[in-house]
Amino acid sequence: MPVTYTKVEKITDAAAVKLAYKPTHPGLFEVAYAEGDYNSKLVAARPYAKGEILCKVEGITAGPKKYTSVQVGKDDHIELNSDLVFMNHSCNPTVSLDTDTMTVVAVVDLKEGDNLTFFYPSSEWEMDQPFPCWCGAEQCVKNVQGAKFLSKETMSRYFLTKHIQTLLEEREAAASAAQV
Ligand SMILES: C[S@@+](CC[C@H](N)C(=O)[O-])C[C@H]1O[C@@H](n2cnc3c(N)ncnc32)[C@H](O)[C@@H]1O
Repeated sequence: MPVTYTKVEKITDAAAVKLAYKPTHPGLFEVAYAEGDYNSKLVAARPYAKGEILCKVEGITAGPKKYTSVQVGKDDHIELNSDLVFMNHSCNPTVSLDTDTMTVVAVVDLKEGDNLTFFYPSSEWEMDQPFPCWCGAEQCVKNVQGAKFLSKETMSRYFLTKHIQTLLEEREAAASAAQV
């Protein structure tokens, strides 16, 4: 599906933004705009079963590491160029963003209106713009900075992209070598 998308940078009038809003994936998910910095979110526009693919990730472009980018390799980052950029992080996520298959997959059963969130360190090694997490999950990591800053035990609870698995393995190997 071709994606037509214009990112709204700062929202000072959510009602006006909603009036002008054209979803990039109508019928699948949509942005719930909220005023203020980074307060908006992406919500399901229909139910999904656990394991179901919400969409293929299309229309991406390569770019520098930014708060909107997604890491797809050790040194490679992309922009999503769609409403998917509004997916927030959660330590108890509802979807995975699989950059190996370029799909968004439900990791729990979802109802219409449910918040679509993924675990940012599943793709990000060292984030450009770390933040204190508001997700409130029981096992919240509190500071979302990237996989580099989390233990392998914490990371083992989540879906991980191949580049993050590799980077974690390299970190463990380096730590073992340093102990010898
Ligand atoms: C790509 S944006 C996601 C959409 C963002 N909520 C917005 O309204 O533009 C990523 C930014 O959203 C915020 N964010 C996402 N998930 C968060 C969370 N669980 N806790 C706190 N801030 C979060 C952070 O500021 C992060 O840098």
